[in-house]
Amino acid sequence: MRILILMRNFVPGYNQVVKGEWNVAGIAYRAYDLEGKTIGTVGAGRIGKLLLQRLKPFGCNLLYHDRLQMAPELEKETGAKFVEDLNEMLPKCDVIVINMPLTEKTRGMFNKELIGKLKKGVLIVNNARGAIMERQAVVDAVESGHIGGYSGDVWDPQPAPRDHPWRYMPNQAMTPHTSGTTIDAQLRYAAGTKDMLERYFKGEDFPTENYIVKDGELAPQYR
Ligand SMILES: NC(=O)C1=CN([C@@H]2O[C@H](COP(=O)(O)OP(=O)(O)OC[C@H]3O[C@@H](n4cnc5c(N)ncnc54)[C@H](O)[C@@H]3O)[C@@H](O)[C@H]2O)C=CC1
Repeated sequence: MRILILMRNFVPGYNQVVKGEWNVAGIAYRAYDLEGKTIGTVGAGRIGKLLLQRLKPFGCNLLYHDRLQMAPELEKETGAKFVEDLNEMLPKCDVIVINMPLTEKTRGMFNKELIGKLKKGVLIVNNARGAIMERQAVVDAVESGHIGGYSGDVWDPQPAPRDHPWRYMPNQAMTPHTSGTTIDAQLRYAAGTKDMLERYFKGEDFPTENYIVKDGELAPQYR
């Protein structure tokens, strides 16, 4: 949704309608097709893999970077190519989607220097964690046009104060951490919590991916 909203310049079009305006050229001059664009996901765990599967029918060039390569069947199904070196992948992308956790390694990863190496006009989607981005570096790059659009759900800190600069920067499509909170998702996490409590009282282990800390150690995906 966020990729499409940025690529098609949806938000200003919506705002025109609400304000009683009608100016097609004012939207079209920065609206593009998704087809044929290079999209890279940083992190291809549960969400990253689903994203690649959903993007397949749009006819994009799909890249992914993770600490681990996906199963060959999934690479074949999605057509996504693994890029081991993040610095090699990022400058090729028209759209970058961040799907990795906030860890000591990823905190502030998208700083001024790294953003400076991205394609001019790159679109960035970040539903993962706000602190993966350097706040002011994002503002400066969006204001200069180096980042063509930024859509995220997550902030640093949260709740974002009224004067958080991401509220006021141009070409943003931000939301207040709502991505994981649909009614359907709430039913899923209620069921998951019940399942984990039942396992706990029976003395059973949880599914591996549900651990954040086990025996005092951070789960591998958070290291
Ligand atoms: N906005 C929202 O409501 C939600 C946000 N999230 C965020 O999305 C993130 C991803 O979620 P899932 O896909 O479920 O997590 P996941 O744990 O299934 O996948 C994370 C992937 O990131 C990779 N990774 C970890 N450190 C990395 C690094 N330094 N460089 C490259 N890859 C790295 C891991 O190897 C793993 O494949 C979560 O950590 C969470 O922060 C998740 C759900 C809802």
